[in-house]
Amino acid sequence: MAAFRELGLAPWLVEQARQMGLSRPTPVQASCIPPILQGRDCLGCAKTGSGKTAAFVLPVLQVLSEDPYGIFCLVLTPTRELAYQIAEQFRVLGKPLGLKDCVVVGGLDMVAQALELSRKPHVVIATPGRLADHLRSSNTFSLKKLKFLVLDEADRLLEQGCADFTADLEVILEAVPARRQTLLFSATLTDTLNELKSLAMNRPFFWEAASEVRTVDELDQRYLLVPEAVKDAYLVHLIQTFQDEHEDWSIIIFTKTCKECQILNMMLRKFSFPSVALHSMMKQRQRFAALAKFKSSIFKILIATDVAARGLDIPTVQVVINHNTPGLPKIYIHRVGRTARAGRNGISITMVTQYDIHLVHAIEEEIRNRPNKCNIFYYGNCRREDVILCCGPAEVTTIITYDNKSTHKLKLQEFSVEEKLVLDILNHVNVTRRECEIELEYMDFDEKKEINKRKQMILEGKDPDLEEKRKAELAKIKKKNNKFREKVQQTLQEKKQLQMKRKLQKKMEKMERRNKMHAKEEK
Ligand SMILES: Nc1ncnc2c1ncn2[C@@H]1O[C@H](COP(=O)(O)OP(=O)(O)OP(=O)(O)O)[C@@H](O)[C@H]1O
Repeated sequence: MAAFRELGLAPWLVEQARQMGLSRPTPVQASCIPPILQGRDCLGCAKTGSGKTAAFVLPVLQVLSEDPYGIFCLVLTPTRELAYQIAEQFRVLGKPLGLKDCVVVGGLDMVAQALELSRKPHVVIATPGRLADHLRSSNTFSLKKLKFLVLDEADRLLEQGCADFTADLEVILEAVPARRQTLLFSATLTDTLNELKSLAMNRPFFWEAASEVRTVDELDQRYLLVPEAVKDAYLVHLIQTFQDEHEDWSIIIFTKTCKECQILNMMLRKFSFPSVALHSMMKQRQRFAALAKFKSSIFKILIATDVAARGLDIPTVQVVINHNTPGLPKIYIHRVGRTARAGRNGISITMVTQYDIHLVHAIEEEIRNRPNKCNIFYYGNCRREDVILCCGPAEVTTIITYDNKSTHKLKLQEFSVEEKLVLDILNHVNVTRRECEIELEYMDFDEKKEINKRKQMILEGKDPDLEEKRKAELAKIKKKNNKFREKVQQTLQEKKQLQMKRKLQKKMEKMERRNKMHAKEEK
């Protein structure tokens, strides 16, 4: 692998990288930095924790140092916490330049942000919604001289989902010059390649380090088959075991909803676990405070929704627990990617109930990489044993390095626990959870959520009642489509499910038998 110096980076930047502990470039950095320095657009797809941030921060700083002005670079990212994390990398690596950066995210004072933007910072790091708000409401800053537009977690930014950025992106793309360099990065770019290509038109360079799997080899991926009703007892048992065995380990637990996140946090605290919650129903200052406490290991357990699934880089995280099986394999890839970063080891445990078995199969299917094979040739400074695949339409140079040494297991392995120990705490956990649910009802959590939603809509100039109607209609269509899809999927998965269900049944019978024996013994 070439050294940073050989990639065309200036000595001051190489030294700055070295001081940050980046002594040799990772493959995504070695492959993407030279074409970016040549002035090309770049689409970089590499596994979680492989150093994609520095792959764009370093060349942007190098070009900025040659002709510094503001606003020179705009970085868009889907979450507020990630925006601050990227800003920090720019700040540290760009220190010798006296780099001025500005973070523009929702939930914080808009006036202060407008003032900062008017002072022409070199780099703006923003979430699309808040930046679009600024562009719509003020003319005190301009993005017209922008040299670099970076979309980190680019596929998420273009995705249409519950947080849909497309309208805001349209506003932003109108405000940036057509003559610019566009850099797009993510661990899961390939599915949205066509949409992304329309953003990057300047001799785009697409790089994907494909191996047999989309997750890192250092990650031990497990699943835990649990009946829905006893899920929390398993969770408490798992955490207790990890804490007893590894005092210094940090754990992230992903949940499906904000409410579940809140309840689990309350519950774990009642069991005296050092946990904090992170979800979008919290005030921004609370969110930052929670993350800071977790990062500094004051609290060893972070319970979060998917707001923390992408990009967050916390080296101490050894364990990721999926309290629910993610509905989308892509989300699974990002969630479990919060551990086993930069060559470290980590373990992920996904809780699978009787209703989620088909999702596990979908995940296993998705984490297998299927490079689009065309012609094969050897390229530049790659080792002979690496096979390089070149494919895609003529205007895009697509280079995929295929790591043929990977011996990764493609299937998730079962995680075994001592069920008797789970049984011992089952009642206590369930009662505690119920207590927390009642406490939360008194806190009007659902009502607050509804009010917040309506407030947000009014701020966005939408009529909440009309929106509700539209959503209901959309949900109806979605339900119909889903039903059809489910039917097809069900037929395909029936055989596999039957096997798993038998296993589950045996497990439950075993638990029941033990339960009875337990009761007898107690008598
Ligand atoms: N060349 C390098 N040598 C050693 N460590 C590195 C190098 N480049 C980056 N790192 C470290 O690797 C970690 C992960 O980097 P980064 O957050 O950029 O990953 P990523 O690819 O963006 O992951 P994700 O897809 O989860 O966002 C960081 O702690 C970073 O400091």
